[in-house]
Amino acid sequence: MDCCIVSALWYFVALYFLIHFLCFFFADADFTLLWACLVGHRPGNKLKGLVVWVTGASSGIGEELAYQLARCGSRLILSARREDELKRVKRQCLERSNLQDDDILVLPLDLLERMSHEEKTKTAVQYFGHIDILINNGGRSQRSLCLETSIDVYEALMELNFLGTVSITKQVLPHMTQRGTGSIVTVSSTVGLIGAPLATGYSASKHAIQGFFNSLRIELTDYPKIVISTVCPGPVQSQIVHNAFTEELNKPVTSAGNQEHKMSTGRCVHLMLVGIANGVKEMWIAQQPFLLLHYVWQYAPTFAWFITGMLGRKRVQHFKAGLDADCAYFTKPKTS
Ligand SMILES: NC(=O)c1ccc[n+]([C@@H]2O[C@H](COP(=O)([O-])OP(=O)(O)OC[C@H]3O[C@@H](n4cnc5c(N)ncnc54)[C@H](O)[C@@H]3O)[C@@H](O)[C@H]2O)c1
Repeated sequence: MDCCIVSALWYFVALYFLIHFLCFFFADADFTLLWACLVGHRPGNKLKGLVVWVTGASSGIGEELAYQLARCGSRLILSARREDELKRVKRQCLERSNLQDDDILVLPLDLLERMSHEEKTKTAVQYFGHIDILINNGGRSQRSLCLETSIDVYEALMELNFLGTVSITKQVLPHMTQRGTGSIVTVSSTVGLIGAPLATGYSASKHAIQGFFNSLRIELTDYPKIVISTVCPGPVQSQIVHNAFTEELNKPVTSAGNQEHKMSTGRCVHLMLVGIANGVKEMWIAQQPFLLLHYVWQYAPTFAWFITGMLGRKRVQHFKAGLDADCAYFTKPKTS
């Protein structure tokens, strides 16, 4: 009898570790976010009727955010520079949801034109009366070696990804503190937590974002109903590589390379919305091996340097050879 109980216990312990092992290696989000997926609030229940302002809504993650939020029944403010693209996204939102025309405000905005941000925020607040959630999503990446990159590119990355985001946040935040409620969600990146070659300036701008919002969150402890969240996605299918900065300000990327190995935009945005619906403060959203790298970087930095050194070297070599650098980790790289 005793033997049976011991065997059963061993069986459950083994099962417990097996489940954890599988979760760890096949998961595409951190444990808190996965837990929220399992037992937390559904985005459709929590976000219905809320006013959500999405920057960078004309493509990629921002566009998909617009579609999934529309399906949740959120009222939307869609911002990016190109009005025609925003109108296209609005039309798609209306087709895919029960929202009415006046539930979606198209509000063209350039994150670099900081002088316009006060006026844009006033327009948004006047239209809906308030803003429940600001999603700071607009931004650009980088594909260039530090030694070859003009300092102007570094300035542009900080102006857009960091100062543009801070500027909008500083306009919206007083409305939230006045109401005592709201969420500010900012799309950072895996490279906001760890380094990556070919993205020294981009990674620095996302590290700056992490530092800013991690500090702001603590400053706002007197406002327990204001949630500050950062999202750290690994590679996701979007226009990000196509739109990336290179070594010179106006030099385009020659080839965006293969996107197939990246996480689908739909999955990334679904996980983001679960995190937002459950007030998750930091979301790690990435396929393996990137998710694993997040953990290793936190718990064993020396080992993390060893792995990133190996992978990064390969990436730089492929880039220098004119191959698809982003594919370097996964498949035989194709000529770009
Ligand atoms: N796709 C990825 O692999 C990935 C990974 C981690 C983080 N991110 C982050 O996700 C966010 C969205 O990027 P994406 O992958 O959807 O790329 P994307 O290029 O498809 O979308 C970027 C959006 O930002 C907008 N934008 C760019 N410059 C702007 C400006 N000056 N003013 C206003 N809007 C501007 C673009 O118009 C577009 O709507 C970015 O902050 C990016 O850094 C992306």
